[in-house]
Amino acid sequence: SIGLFLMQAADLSVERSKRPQPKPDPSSLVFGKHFSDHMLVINWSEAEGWDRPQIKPFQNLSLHPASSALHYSIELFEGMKAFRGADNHIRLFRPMLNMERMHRSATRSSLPSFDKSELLQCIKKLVELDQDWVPFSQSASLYIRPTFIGTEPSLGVSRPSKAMIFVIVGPVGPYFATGSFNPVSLLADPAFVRAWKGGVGAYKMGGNYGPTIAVQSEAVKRGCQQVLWLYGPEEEITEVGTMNLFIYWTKPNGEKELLTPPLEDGLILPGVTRQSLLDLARSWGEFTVTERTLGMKEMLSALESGRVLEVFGAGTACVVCPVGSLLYKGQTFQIPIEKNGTKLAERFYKELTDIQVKTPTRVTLQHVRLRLESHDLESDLSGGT
Ligand SMILES: Cc1ncc(COP(=O)(O)O)c(C=O)c1O
Repeated sequence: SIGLFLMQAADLSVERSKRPQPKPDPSSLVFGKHFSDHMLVINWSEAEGWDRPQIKPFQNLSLHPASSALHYSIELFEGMKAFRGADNHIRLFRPMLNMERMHRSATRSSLPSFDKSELLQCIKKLVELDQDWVPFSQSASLYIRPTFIGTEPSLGVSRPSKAMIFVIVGPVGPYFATGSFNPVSLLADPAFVRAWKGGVGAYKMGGNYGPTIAVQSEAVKRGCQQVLWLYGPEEEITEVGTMNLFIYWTKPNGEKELLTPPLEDGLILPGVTRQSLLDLARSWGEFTVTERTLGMKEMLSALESGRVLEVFGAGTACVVCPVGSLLYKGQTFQIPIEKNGTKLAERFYKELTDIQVKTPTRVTLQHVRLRLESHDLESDLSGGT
């Protein structure tokens, strides 16, 4: 691709906002409603390659009405957070995993390739510029929403010759405002399908999310909080809303096991939190850790024989979120939280949030690895690495 420009963070231009906005009260944050003063925009065209990255005042986009993002859903996004640590350093948690997932989504969306570490450098500059928007709190954080859209100005269903990456950021509060874990109830109805083999469930495309909202409303109508997506004739358990699912149970042979659905089938989003919990649990070596398919039948029989200890979701928004019950074919199945508590979920929550915001006192090898994969803004930016 001689003559095409590559994405380079060193070319970044910054236009500062003349009207910085007041920051919202950290105790009244509503997810996704607050945005910082600036945004990152990087345009691409087939003819020229990547334009210079620009940080500019937060503003509306101007798009050709035929833009392929608007017609054919050529759109993908990421979700990650910047945390202000107890030491007042700002850190991103394992952000290269998000860049890698974004790159895979781009390939599947027929959007152009980009340099993952250059994009991350640009995102870090944006967070650095808007660093006062990272809440001065160890429970709130700055949510980062990288977005990639096709801006092809024609209606042909074809690979876009123009595209745009933009990144907006804004403060978000803790998922559990009360500080205690509130278990959620899930609707498990095989009539609804989120993704299928050969489809795009493993990619973070907007088109995977819009169609789930009506199903979510149906779950609420039936007295549940979220949807547990099932797949195929075996009613395989896949994932929940925007969380991967974990089951901690005793196997029929008496062994304790942490189980989560596998990535191979391409049905679920490969969560950064999912990977981090698997990494932590494997480093502890206290119980079997398994990635495999689990059908509803096996799940219900384990529930009925009292072998299920805990069920929880895992994702950037909540870290971990205990599941209290499943509504399946008109019958409610309780997860025995009363009896077992949410011990493993709480332990994961503490370990992960400690890595994100605390200066660790007890440092394990796994701790060091996850921490190294986190990016400390000050050392990264002023150190010039
Ligand atoms: C469908 C889906 N599954 C799982 C997750 C959890 O992924 P992560 O841990 O990277 O936030 C998300 C959230 O991003 C999601 O949208």
